[in-house]
Amino acid sequence: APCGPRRRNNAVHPLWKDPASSPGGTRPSPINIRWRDSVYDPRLQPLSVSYDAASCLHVWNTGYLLQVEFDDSTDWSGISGGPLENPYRLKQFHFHWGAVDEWGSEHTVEDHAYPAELHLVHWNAVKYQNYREAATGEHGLAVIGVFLKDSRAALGPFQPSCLLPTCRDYWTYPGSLTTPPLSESVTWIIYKKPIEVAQDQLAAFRTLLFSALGEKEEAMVNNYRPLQPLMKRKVRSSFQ
Ligand SMILES: NS(=O)(=O)c1ccc2oc(NC(=O)c3ccccc3)nc2c1
Ligand SMILES: [Zn+2]
Repeated sequence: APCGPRRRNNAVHPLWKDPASSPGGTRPSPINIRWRDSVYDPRLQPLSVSYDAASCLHVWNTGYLLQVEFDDSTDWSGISGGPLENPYRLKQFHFHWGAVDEWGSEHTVEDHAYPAELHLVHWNAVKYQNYREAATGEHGLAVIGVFLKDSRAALGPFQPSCLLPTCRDYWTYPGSLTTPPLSESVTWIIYKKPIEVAQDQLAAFRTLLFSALGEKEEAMVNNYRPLQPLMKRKVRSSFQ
C-alpha cells in the first residue's frame, strides 16, 4: 500500500506540471491548517456577508472546475469586516472536489481533507478598477473557503444562504490563487465548520468532464492543487 494517507493520489494535474507555474512564491495556497500553528486574534471582527442571488449571471465548466459568475458592476453582493480593510465584491464562486469522499478539498485541517471545497472569490473594488487588476495586486482578492461534507440526512431545496455554515468561526491567512496565474494576492478566510451536501450533489460534480467535445472523455475529479508549505506565515483564528 502506498506510504502515508491514501487520501491523495500523487499524480499532479497537468495544470501545475509546468515548472514555471510555481515561481519563487513566499505565500502559496492551499495549506494544511494546524490548530497549534494558528493564533486567536481578538481584533478580528465578524465577517459581514451579503449576497443577492439576483446578481448571479451564469454557471459554466471552465475546463478545470464548475464556476458561477456574478455581476460585479455594483456592490450588490460582497463582504466586509473580518480581516478585511475594505469591502470586497463577489465576482464568482466555484468548487474543487475529489474522485471519492476521502479527498477533494484544497485546504486540509489537521491533515483531514473534505470531499469538496467551495471558493467564493471577491475583489477589492475600493483599491482596483476591475477584477483582473485586483487578481494580481496587493490586497486584491479575498476568497472565502467553505468545506463540503457528505450529509447522511436528506436535504431540502437549494438555498443560496445554505452555502455558508451557521457557525461563522474562521481562520485567515495571506495566500495565493491555487490555479494559474497563482498570484499571491489573496486574503484567505476559511470557515471552520463544513456545510453538508447530499451525496448525489457530490456525484453530480464527478459527472463533469475535463475533456472537450470530441476528445477522449476524462472525468473532472481531483481538481485541487497539492498542499503548499506554510513558510513564514501565521494563521489567525477568529475563535478561541
Ligand atoms: N482557487 S482560487 O484560489 O479561489 C482562484 C480564484 C480566482 C482565480 O482566478 C484565476 N485565474 C484567472 O483569473 C485568470 C485570468 C486570466 C487568464 C488566466 C486565468 N485563478 C483563480 C483561482
Ligand atoms: Zn478555488
